Amino acid sequence: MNRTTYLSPAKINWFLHVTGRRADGYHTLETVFQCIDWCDELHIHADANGVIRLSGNLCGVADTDNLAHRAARALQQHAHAQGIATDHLGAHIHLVKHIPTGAGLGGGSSNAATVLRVLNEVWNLHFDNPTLQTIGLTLGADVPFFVSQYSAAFARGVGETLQALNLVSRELLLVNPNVHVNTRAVFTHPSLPRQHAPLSDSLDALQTQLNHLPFQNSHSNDLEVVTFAVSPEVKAVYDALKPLAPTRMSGSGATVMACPSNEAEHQALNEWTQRCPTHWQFRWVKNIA
Ligand SMILES: C[C@](O)(CO)[C@H](O)COP(=O)(O)OP(=O)(O)OC[C@H]1O[C@@H](n2ccc(N)nc2=O)[C@H](O)[C@@H]1O
Ligand SMILES: Nc1ncnc2c1ncn2[C@@H]1O[C@H](COP(=O)(O)OP(=O)(O)OP(=O)(O)O)[C@@H](O)[C@H]1O
Repeated sequence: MNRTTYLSPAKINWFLHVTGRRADGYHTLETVFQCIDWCDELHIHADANGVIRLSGNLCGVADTDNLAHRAARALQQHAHAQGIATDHLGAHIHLVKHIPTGAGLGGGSSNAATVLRVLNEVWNLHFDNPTLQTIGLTLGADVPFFVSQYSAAFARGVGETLQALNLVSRELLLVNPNVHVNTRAVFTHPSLPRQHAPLSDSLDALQTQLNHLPFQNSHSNDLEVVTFAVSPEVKAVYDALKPLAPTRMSGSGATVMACPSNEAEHQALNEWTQRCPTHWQFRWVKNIA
């Protein structure tokens, strides 16, 4: 069988401001998404039998609940709604997971986006990128960013209004205390601050600021306060890294990132990894420029 391998990258959020809450309960955000060089592998083979099959590491959910399977079905359904015959649109998707799940790194959303893009091509559907992003948004707020294939983007709305950014490549130390953070529980927590004023800087100014210093004092991750309260282990990681280098949580956690701005900070973080608790995982990554 001919299966082609596709890489499905993780993301981080350089910052994440919660600017409001919509009537449907979803929150409006201002965030900068950034792809990093830590990827899952998806082996995808098109079948002409109309059946979606999923194998590999299914992340503890039923195969039909997996975001890769749901993405394939969403694409079939969209094609059907457009009057396209879908009886023959099948695929075998084999998932090799490397990105930790529930880690604020968007692995599931990235897998969904990869499936949408690849099956759109191998099924010869020719839907344009905005259409795929709209389908992706029904699967998760992070999916449109991954569909866009921007390496970095300023996002508004719930994450679907995207403007590409060109950010320089840097090394980041990601540390995960091996706890799973439930994104929904963080967003629905009564203590979540929900009124961050929208940024007034132009896109160019934002890009310049982030290229100078990616963790600006004037930016924050508004989800930190809640995640730290419900997962003290994530706060413990933050407290361990913060004295060594600029530090921030990604997404709703559990991953905490440290981004050294000079050689001394880099060395301090490297030394820290030698004494990192054994039940925490760390990994040096680079953001994709
Ligand atoms: C935290 C981020 O990862 C930042 O990149 C995203 O905003 C979350 O994106 P995601 O994991 O794709 O989240 P979804 O699967 O869409 O949503 C999970 C749950 O989080 C809440 N949610 C999510 C995104 C958002 N902008 N507002 C919300 O209130 C909703 O309760 C939703 O039921
Ligand atoms: N293909 C998939 N990969 C990872 N998780 C998946 C997948 N399909 C479904 N899931 C479920 O989705 C949940 C969240 O997955 P994911 O790893 O994308 O979260 P996350 O990194 O915290 O995302 P975000 O930063 O977008 O909140 C997992 O607990 C898992 O059960």
